[in-house]
Amino acid sequence: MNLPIRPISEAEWPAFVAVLEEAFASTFHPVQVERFKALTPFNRTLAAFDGDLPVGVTAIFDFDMTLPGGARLPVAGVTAVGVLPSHRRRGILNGLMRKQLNDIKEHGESIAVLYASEAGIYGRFGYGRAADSVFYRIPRHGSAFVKNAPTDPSLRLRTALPAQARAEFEQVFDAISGSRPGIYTRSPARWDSLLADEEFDRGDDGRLRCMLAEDDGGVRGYALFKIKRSFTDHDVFDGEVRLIELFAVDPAAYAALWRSVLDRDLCSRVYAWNRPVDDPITHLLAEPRHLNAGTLDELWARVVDLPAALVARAYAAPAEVVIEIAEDDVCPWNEGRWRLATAKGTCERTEDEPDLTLPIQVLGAAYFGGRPLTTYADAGLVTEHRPGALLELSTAMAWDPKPWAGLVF
Ligand SMILES: CC(=O)SCCNC(=O)CCNC(=O)[C@H](O)C(C)(C)COP(=O)(O)OP(=O)(O)OC[C@H]1O[C@@H](n2cnc3c(N)ncnc32)[C@H](O)[C@@H]1OP(=O)(O)O
Repeated sequence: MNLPIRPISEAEWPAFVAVLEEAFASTFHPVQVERFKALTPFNRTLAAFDGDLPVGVTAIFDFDMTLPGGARLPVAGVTAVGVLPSHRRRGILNGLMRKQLNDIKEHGESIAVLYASEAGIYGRFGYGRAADSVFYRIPRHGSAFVKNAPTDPSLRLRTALPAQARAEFEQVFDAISGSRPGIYTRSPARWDSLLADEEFDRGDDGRLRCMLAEDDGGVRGYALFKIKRSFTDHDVFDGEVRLIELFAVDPAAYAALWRSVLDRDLCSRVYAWNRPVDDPITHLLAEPRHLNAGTLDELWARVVDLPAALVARAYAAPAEVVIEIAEDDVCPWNEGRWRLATAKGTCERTEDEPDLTLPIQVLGAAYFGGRPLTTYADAGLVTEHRPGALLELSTAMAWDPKPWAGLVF
């Protein structure tokens, strides 16, 4: 692939979007295109050009992401990757990803993250599967809670129009966003896009709805959802609550909000997509088999600047290990041996013998604390040279709660 790659100008935005529409077989409403534009810094786009025409594209959203320990790190949120079907499998993605990762390093971000359309694409560029998400389809008849589920008589539920409850959503989100690795800061344009509710945003699921949980002191949580109306063959109401997000600052508000969607009249089930793997609802249901759960990969992470990334996060236990990255042909500056000393908060290049050799993808997968390194060793993907070093680093990197970004970008 020897097509030139560069950021697009504002005038090239329609051609950039045209590549995405073709690659994703989608049609965006002009208002949706404008919203996407408001989210996208042009200087962080890239396009491969065939003549004057972009034929492969990508972009970066800047935001801060919560790390294990609660610090927030500026990361590169890679998005909008697409290559025209006429130009696929000629190395255009390969060229875009390599240039983009170089740019990210120059920009000073030590981690790149993305949601993948297909799990097989990004490993070759050094990304690892850092978080999973769970989806549930909970039937109303199987939704009873355990007897000691928390309740609070001071809690009230309130129905509101989502657009009018935005300040309360933001208040709850700000309160919880530091508590889980992977959650990222939301710009005003990101909230606009989440709460967008024009006719063309709705699809088959109806308009956006919400429920707030509050007491005299103010809001304690919210559920954002749609309701897909449907009927059985015998004309009995058979609606489905389609949960978009549910956040609460305490367990009683969390339980009350779940009850409010599970008990929704004229609905037979709740479909909850993209929930964290350690979602407390799994403990509240008296019969958790009725979760009807499935798992998908969620956040993918790429360590772009190894020492900067490893000193930015907290560790669950002390570790001092020499990590060897034998090969990183996309970000070769990561190759070599690195002494991580968590108690000192340092990660420095060393010539010492390695304690562990691991692929850069595995470091990315373990970075947010959701994947034990020991399981990669069991799979034969991590090599331990000093007995004990694997468990030492695996224990240090593991984290509770498990990582989850929560909102596709
Ligand atoms: C973060 C996001 O935005 S995720 C969205 C990704 N985009 C899409 O899914 C839209 C539809 N698909 C596309 O636009 C394109 O097919 C892309 C972007 C996935 C691939 O672009 P291409 O230019 O064809 O990829 P390219 O030719 O550079 O291939 C590079 C390597 O990836 C592999 N590859 C490409 N697409 C895929 C895929 N879908 N699954 C698995 N491997 C893939 C190629 O085989 C090649 O492997 P190799 O290095 O071992 O030879």
